[in-house]
Amino acid sequence: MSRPEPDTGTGTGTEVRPVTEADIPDWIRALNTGFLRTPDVTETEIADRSSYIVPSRTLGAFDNGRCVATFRSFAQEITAVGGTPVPADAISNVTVTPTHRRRGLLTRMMAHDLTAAKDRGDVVATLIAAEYPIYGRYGFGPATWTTQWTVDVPRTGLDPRWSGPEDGGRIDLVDGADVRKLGPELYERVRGAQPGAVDRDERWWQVSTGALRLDRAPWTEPFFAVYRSAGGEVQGLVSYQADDHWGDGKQPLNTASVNWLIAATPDAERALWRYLCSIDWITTVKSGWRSPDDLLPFYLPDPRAARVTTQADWLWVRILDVVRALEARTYEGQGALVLDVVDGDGGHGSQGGFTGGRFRLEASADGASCTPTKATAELTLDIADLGRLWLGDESAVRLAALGRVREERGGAALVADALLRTSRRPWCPDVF
Ligand SMILES: CC(=O)SCCNC(=O)CCNC(=O)[C@H](O)C(C)(C)COP(=O)(O)OP(=O)(O)OC[C@H]1O[C@@H](n2cnc3c(N)ncnc32)[C@H](O)[C@@H]1OP(=O)(O)O
Repeated sequence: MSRPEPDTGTGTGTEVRPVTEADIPDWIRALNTGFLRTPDVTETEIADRSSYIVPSRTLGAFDNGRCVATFRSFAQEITAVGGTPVPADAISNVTVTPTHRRRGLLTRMMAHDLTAAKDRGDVVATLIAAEYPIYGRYGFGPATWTTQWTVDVPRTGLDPRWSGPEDGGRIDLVDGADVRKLGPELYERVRGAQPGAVDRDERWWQVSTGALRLDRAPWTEPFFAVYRSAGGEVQGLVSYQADDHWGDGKQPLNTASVNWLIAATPDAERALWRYLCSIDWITTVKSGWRSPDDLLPFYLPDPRAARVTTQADWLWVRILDVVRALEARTYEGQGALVLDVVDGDGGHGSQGGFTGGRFRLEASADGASCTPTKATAELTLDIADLGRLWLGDESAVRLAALGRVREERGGAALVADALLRTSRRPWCPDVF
């Protein structure tokens, strides 16, 4: 994406601009319309959204005064490889009303927002894409993936006599108020160790525990269970619901569905999955959105009892500052590589465009430097593909096989993988 001109809205008759407070009800109506929800706007929804949206970062497109497109961004921290939190421009609530689609409104809102994010000094932009084909054109690449498993509990081979963690830890059921007390501190530890995780505000905990109830998402009180280590430290939390389903032969066939599960240690993770698979009447456990390299299947004597039911891209990353992005993360390997990063400038990679250019990355376990260079490029790639590689999940060798990155020197993709890939996969536990 080349650096856009200020958005005057000329030529389309539709103005793209930040909302004012007075626009909020109409903006919500457009948002609900775009997401195919009832376009009704309630007073509670206006009060709730007004409490957290930042008008200067909330865009609308207005046609004769009526809002026909929505776009919102907010300040976020994303954990880079190695644990450093990096300032991100998190994008959400993107809609264009069906009567105004494919006229470039998303493109105009995106240009407005990414320019502001870059000027502000955000290192990356992030989003969870509703559909895969939308965001690549704006320099985003799928940087983390997610998997959902369905566990057939009777097939797991787990001993049905299990009555609690064997490691000296314990599991207790707690209520939403306890989760609001224990969860934030636990999550801070978890996200610091999880590349791709993003920060959660107080509202996240309120919505996830029913303290704040939204018109658009009817609340059913879930179960909450906490795992404490032998030393009494809170190391894991899970929120789950159960249905009530019985078979013809009077057998219980209930399903436990995990809303979310966080664990700071493998012991906590193992104990919580084991707990879920040992609840009487539960014959199926649905894992919810997990990291693709979650250990869940391997906590079961028969890992095939955990069937993958979803595997999909999750968090997309758009790099806004190549130097800071590459210097913010750590590297397991050691080496150097000259990258030509192409960013919407007609293919003249080293000329830069929005945020591209030619950079020499030098990395080792002691730290990394990334500096603009005129040296001969070894690997040419689009900014979207650098976004795919940044959190360590993707392979440059795979991208070269797909024709997405070009080796200017034989073996450069292998060097990139040795530097950038990580032993555990990144994951973003949240939807935003
Ligand atoms: C982070 C989030 O909020 S994800 C939620 C995204 N929102 C949705 O999915 C809600 C339903 N969809 C929509 O509201 C709209 O279709 C949007 C927002 C996805 C796209 O808005 P538009 O204003 O139509 O996009 P715009 O006209 O700027 O399109 C730019 C280009 O992207 C392409 N494009 C846009 N949406 C899609 C799509 N869903 N699938 C494939 N291509 C798409 C267009 O064809 C166009 O291509 P071109 O430049 O080659 O002609």
